[in-house]
Amino acid sequence: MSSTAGPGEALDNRTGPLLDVRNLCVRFPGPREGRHRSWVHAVEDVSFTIERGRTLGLVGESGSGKSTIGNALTRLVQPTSGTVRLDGQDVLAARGARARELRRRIAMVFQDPYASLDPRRTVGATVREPLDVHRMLSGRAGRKRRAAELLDLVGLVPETAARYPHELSGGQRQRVSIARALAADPDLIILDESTASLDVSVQAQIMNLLRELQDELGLTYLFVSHDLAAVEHMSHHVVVMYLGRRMETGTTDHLYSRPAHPYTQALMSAVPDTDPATERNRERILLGGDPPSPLDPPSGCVFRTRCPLAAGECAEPVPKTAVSGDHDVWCVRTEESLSPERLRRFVH
Ligand SMILES: Nc1ncnc2c1ncn2[C@@H]1O[C@H](COP(=O)(O)OP(=O)(O)OP(=O)(O)O)[C@@H](O)[C@H]1O
Repeated sequence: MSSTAGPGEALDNRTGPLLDVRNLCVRFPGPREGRHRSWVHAVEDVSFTIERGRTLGLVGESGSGKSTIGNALTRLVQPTSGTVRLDGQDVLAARGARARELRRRIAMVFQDPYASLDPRRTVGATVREPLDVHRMLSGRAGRKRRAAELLDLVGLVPETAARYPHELSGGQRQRVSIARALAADPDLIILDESTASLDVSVQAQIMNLLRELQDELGLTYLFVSHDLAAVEHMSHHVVVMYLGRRMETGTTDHLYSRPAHPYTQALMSAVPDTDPATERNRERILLGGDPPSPLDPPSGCVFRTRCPLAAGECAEPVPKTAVSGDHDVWCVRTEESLSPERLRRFVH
């Protein structure tokens, strides 16, 4: 990638990652005390890339900044600093027609399809809406045909076009949201807790549909979820977030088989084991207390106030350490394993 590109300038980036996020910071104005304004540090210095046709999972507890990242990519919130490039084009600096085109190329599917679908619009009108907004396909007949194709693509029968959201099940509604997201022919889809509100079996069906669509259409996903098992199922790479920061990143296989950050280890120890025999003997790492306030995050490692391995050095800035290949961890204590004595203090 050329470093001389100006804002909004197109680059020939077909060989680079589809999405390149660098040093993203999002701060929201917090309460004012006298003349002093405090800031919510929602996302701090987050960088990642997503290759075409791949899925990056963004995982962490509530409040770790996952949705804010998705919202920043679609410009629903204004980042404080950092860059976002899609195919080499500067998403945050784009204006006018270029901004509209970039908006078309990044779609979003939210958690609650009932809340995100207009109850007064038929499914057909909902799915056709992005075609109108982005002035795609001229003529009513062409748009209707495209809407029918999209419904078929997500496994809904053509008659669904005439129905209203309240007439559909949760899974069907989420299929409609996916059809609408696909309508403008995007390259990147941000899936923000898109399966979280569904029953487990429906969740699995929607995840399988998303994977089939990815294979068929070459889609790229940012899969935002607090659910480690769902992230493992969906993602090629994973970023583990805590209080707006990256704790650990890596390929899904590597990160799940060798989690290096005590926070990732704690998250993983809380995932129920599907085998009842091993489930009984499992040791859980319970984290004490709540995450600190994003208005006043701790210095150094922001996880240190809850970390079983914390030591004095953790109050200093934390460098990135390579675990291996593209598996990185932000922890100076990562060489320390959770010894049985240490673990005992955090296990119930
Ligand atoms: N508009 C806003 N104004 C002020 N603070 C905000 C705003 N949006 C988010 N925040 C704060 O930013 C932090 C990150 O929130 P975010 O919603 O991105 O986290 P999350 O990991 O997606 O969690 P959840 O799954 O609960 O949405 C939280 O402390 C949240 O309260």
